[in-house]
Amino acid sequence: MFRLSTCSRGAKTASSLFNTSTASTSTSTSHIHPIAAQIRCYARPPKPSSFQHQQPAAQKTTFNSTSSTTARAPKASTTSNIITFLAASSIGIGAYLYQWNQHRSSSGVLSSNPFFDFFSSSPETLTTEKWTPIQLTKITNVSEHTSLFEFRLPAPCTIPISSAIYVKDDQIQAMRAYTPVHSTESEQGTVQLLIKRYSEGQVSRFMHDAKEGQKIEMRGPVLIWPGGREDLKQWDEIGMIAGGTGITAFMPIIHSALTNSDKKIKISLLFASQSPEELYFKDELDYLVKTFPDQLRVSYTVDKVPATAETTTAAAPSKWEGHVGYVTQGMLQGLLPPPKKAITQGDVSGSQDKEQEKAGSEEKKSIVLVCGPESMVNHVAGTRGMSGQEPIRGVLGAMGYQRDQVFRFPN
Ligand SMILES: Cc1cc2nc3c(=O)[nH]c(=O)nc-3n(C[C@H](O)[C@H](O)[C@H](O)COP(=O)(O)OP(=O)(O)OC[C@H]3O[C@@H](n4cnc5c(N)ncnc54)[C@H](O)[C@@H]3O)c2cc1C
Repeated sequence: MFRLSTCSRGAKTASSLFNTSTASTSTSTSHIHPIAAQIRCYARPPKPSSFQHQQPAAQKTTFNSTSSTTARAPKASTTSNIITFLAASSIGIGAYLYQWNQHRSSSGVLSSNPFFDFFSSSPETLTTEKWTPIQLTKITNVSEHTSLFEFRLPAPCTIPISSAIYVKDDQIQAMRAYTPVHSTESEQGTVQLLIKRYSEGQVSRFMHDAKEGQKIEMRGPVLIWPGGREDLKQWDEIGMIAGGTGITAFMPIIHSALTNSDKKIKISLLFASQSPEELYFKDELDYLVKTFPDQLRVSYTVDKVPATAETTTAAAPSKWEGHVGYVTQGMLQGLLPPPKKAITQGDVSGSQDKEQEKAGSEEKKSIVLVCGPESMVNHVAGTRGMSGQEPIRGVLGAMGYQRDQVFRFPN
């Protein structure tokens, strides 16, 4: 299992985290902020023996009450009392301000006072081990309900493809996973999350109410499709069915596959969304199709085309030419890598052409990835269940795809 303690090394697998949506409130005790460590150190009383060692022989004093010559403790001077008092007060005030500032940061209020920033300027970065407040720097509206949220990482780090980052609404202790957009294996100083707002949604509403400059508690990255990371080039063909914001999981895979210098991996994508406006990254996908015509094929479907989109919209500047309606076999046939069933249990009469096709196809290693809202994934491939191992049903099941040829992303 690929594991990670900080984001620069990799990602934890998501299995243990996907089964719950309520954030743990506990924080790691292994991490002690330098200020806290200092306080703990000062609070510890010095050992008598070491204290004695530090005294010059002439002024040596012991606190051993059994000694007849040094039965009295030395009288502290007024000056040293004042110094001790001032030192203790400073430490106490410092500890209080640090705690207070931590509370301000975690509740999303950004400090504008450099004094407080000093206390919060820890070098921590995104990690799976604990929640870290990450600064939200930019919000860009992408559609009526969806925005792109950009965060500045405290330190540059690498976010593997096919990974997710958890975001926590600190007020209600609820967390949700989001897939970073355009994550590549190279180090980055920012993370972008494309988040759709649901009117009853807890965390998506929290994010859409957030303001630029605010700090948001984040944790991750966790790996969601292990097959996509270091060994992406094990695949000859990758078929994809994305629903709405599910496209975020595929963009990094598409980029990595197309720029893989070792092998020309073929990608086919059916992107389903409610409206042309919600076909995120459509311009970029269309550009990539033109740039890599031998490798990438993309097809679109929308639930319905609004009357205005029959002429022009920002997302569909010309008349809509894609599919309309939920995903069907017709939309997928000829686009995705074929199911194994069609190859191994195919026509027994077996013409020479079919045999050749069979042999050629068997050599190719392919996978079909499905990512989107739960209802869409269920319709396309059947419920993934807690284990993600439920048999393939839905449209892909009817076409003959088996479990080892389909991966349903958690949603
Ligand atoms: C690995 C992974 C990656 C994800 N990546 C993204 C991403 O990049 N962008 C993104 O926007 N979301 C993504 N999600 C979904 C996200 O985690 C949340 O489920 C989503 O934001 C809704 O959370 P919420 O707290 O707002 O709604 P909740 O409070 O959990 O749900 C409240 C209501 O909102 C509605 N609702 C919630 N989710 C959906 C949905 N997906 N489709 C339709 N209705 C819904 C339902 O009516 C539900 O009853 C991802 C999920 C996973 C597991």
